[in-house]
Amino acid sequence: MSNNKLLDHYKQAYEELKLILDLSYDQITIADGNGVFTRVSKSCEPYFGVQEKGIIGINAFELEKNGVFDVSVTAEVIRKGKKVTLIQKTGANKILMVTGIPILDENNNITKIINISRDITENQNLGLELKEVQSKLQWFQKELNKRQGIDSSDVSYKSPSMRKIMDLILHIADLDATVLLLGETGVGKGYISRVIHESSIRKNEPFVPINCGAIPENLLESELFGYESGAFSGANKGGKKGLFEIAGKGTIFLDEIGDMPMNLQVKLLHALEEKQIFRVGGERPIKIEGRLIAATNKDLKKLISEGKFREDLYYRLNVVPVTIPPLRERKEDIPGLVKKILDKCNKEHNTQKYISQGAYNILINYDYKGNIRELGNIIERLVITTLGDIIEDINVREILEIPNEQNNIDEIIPLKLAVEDLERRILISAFDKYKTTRKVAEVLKIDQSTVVKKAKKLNIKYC
Ligand SMILES: Nc1ncnc2c1ncn2[C@@H]1O[C@H](COP(=O)(O)OP(=O)(O)OP(=O)(O)O)[C@@H](O)[C@H]1O
Repeated sequence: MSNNKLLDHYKQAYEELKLILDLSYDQITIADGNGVFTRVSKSCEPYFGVQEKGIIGINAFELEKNGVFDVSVTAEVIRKGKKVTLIQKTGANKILMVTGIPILDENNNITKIINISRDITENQNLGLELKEVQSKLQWFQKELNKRQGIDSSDVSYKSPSMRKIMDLILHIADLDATVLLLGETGVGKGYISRVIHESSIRKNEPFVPINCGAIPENLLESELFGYESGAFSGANKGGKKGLFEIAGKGTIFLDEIGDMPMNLQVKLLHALEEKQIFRVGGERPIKIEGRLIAATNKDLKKLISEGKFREDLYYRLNVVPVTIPPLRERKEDIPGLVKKILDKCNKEHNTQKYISQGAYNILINYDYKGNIRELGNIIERLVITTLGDIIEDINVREILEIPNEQNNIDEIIPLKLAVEDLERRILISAFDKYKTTRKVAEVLKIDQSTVVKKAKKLNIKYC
């Protein structure tokens, strides 16, 4: 090829390369080994906010200093001596993903740096939007959990005893101390354990309850501590996490701790003392990071004296003992509970029942052996079985099997009159049902002639 032809060929190649450079959507720059720009594609101008002549001949370090971009890939390539990819923010508020490639001579010195950038402003903004949506979602999720969960403001109480308990609970919520909840069945030990969790810094971690009395002894250990693969026949391949592991940094609630078998009590004590557990069949210790709350309606001291509960475990659990009194000792709490439970039942059953004053008085004065659980069941039954929208005292009496007020003695009268009144009512009701004097005498276990005489004396008509 003649020299002229060769020149034409290079000219043409140069023109073509320049064209490619200028037509490219990506921003392409070329710098020499010192970081001085020798060539830039047309698309650089709007992205860097500087004209071509403001870049060509200028050093990348200087442009970095002047804020044309926050970090120069050319400068980074020179600093690191190798290919670099980074995210760059330009003075024109664009976000670019830039790759700088060093071209080396035979002595490994950088002779040129070719940078290719791609505008990712849109992606970055979408990413930011996504992050914002995700954080909103997290917030909504937390709110939802809060509403589904129970926090301290949900507990309605008026009694001084519950006020003291709530003060204590809120005080110790953030401590790691083990809490032992004591009290009769249905007083709300499980409920309060949740309140403690929800009021603590662990509230976004799992709350893991387990009823130690409801799980067969041989399963309880693997439920609590998990097991390794092949620990026993029927075990899952790959093993299984126990509840302590599942609770992680959250709260594990051991309900009915008084029913825990003795051999497991030993293992639990060791676990709590060492702050670590071993899966069944495992040798690797697993750290316990969660908070423990235990509860029982049994008298643990009695169980200890009967040899059914370990004294050392009792003292280990009894760090913060909280005894929740039965409802009969805090009747002031009943109105608030009635209202709260009624609202909840109305919501669940899509009803709008309300309680008449008479019915309300009976509910407030009733002696709930099963405590809040019984109160809850009664209100739910009333909401379901009452036909109209008003729950009357008769509805409550029926469910509580309280005799009608007419049978109650509310005035003191001469005994003779009272006996006559009662005889009259019994006879009228017996005649209503059995019609004949013979049958009435039979059910009342008196002579037929006595029935006739009494009916006459008491002026009772019968056919
Ligand atoms: N303060 C409260 N407000 C509304 N409902 C409550 C409250 N406390 C307890 N309950 C409800 O009463 C029922 C019994 O409560 P919980 O299971 O916590 O009692 P417990 O003392 O743990 O009973 P047990 O000893 O039998 O396990 C549950 O349905 C619970 O939701």
